[in-house]
Amino acid sequence: MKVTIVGAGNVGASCADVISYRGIASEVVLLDIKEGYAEGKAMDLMQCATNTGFNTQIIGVTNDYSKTANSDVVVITSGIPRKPGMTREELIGINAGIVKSVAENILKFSPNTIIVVVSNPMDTMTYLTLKATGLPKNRIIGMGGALDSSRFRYYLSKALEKPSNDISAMVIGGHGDTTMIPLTRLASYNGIPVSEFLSQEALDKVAADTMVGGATLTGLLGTSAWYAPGASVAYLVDSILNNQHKMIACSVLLEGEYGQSDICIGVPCIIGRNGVEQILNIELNDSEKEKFAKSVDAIRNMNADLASVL
Ligand SMILES: NC(=O)C1=CN([C@@H]2O[C@H](COP(=O)(O)OP(=O)(O)OC[C@H]3O[C@@H](n4cnc5c(N)ncnc54)[C@H](O)[C@@H]3O)[C@@H](O)[C@H]2O)C=CC1
Ligand SMILES: O=C([O-])CC(=O)C(=O)O
Repeated sequence: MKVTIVGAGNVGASCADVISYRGIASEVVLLDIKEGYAEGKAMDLMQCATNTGFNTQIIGVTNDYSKTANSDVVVITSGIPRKPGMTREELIGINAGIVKSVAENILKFSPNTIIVVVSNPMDTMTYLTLKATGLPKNRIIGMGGALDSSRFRYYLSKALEKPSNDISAMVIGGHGDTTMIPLTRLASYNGIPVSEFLSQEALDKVAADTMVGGATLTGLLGTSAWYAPGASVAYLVDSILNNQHKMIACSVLLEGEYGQSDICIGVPCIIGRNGVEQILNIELNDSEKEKFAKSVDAIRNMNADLASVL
């Protein structure tokens, strides 16, 4: 199985690291526009092989899309990250042009691929990729919910003082500081609702911390995070390539689900070898519905800014 990652920066390289270490794909191509950069990252990663014991072949190329031919999955991590104090939405001006040209180049060599969009603002970049390529909706998947849900579980684990792997929880909605919807009502500690153990005040704090999880890390690191984002992309790619049918919150095109159409936003999906195999149209309560509608409005406003690139 072959995976191409366009953008060999922090997130792209971290994703290649997890994919190879866990043997998710036999071949990984890292492509970057910066001369020699992807080659260097690939060489550094390949020199881990004997000590961590993986067999994946990783190669790096500078803007040579012919080397990406026949990729089963292509991950788009090219573009600029935010700096402290910025929102993801502020990246649209630069990233929209990059994502559109990358998606077009990918398809010249991998017409049957599944595209995982990571670059921010991710929901709008996913919508752009869908519109620019005209690919069927099952083959364009925005990654945000896997990461946001893992942060949600992390903050719940801290509040509960229990391991995050014992916690089940999901974030839907947009991948933005104000558009995420941590589904606190449905979160559980080994099947027991977390509200049995945490006060409403504690749960509200967990939700608030989750929503600004990316901004918190950006403030600490000076640029946005990469380890958990890279691992989250690898988790999604694993479910695609190995047909795992995992339920993962992904940004996908809605056509009537949740009462919405013509928008890509995070909802629970079944992810397998065909990409998005099913969208789970779960029943939200009134408060969640209201948050979802606000999230949709914010993303629609952002999508309207794509007029100049589409
Ligand atoms: N959806 C999500 O959950 C997450 C999204 N992100 C987003 O992912 C993107 C990448 O973040 P980082 O890896 O931290 O940034 P980075 O700056 O470390 O890496 C980006 C790479 O893209 C390359 N690049 C730029 N234009 C290109 C082009 N036209 N073709 C090929 N490569 C190109 C750059 O040379 C650079 O190496 C950002 O937009 C960031 O906001 C980051 C974390 C999580
Ligand atoms: O915070 C950012 O800008 C990067 C990102 O999407 C995340 O880490 O969730």
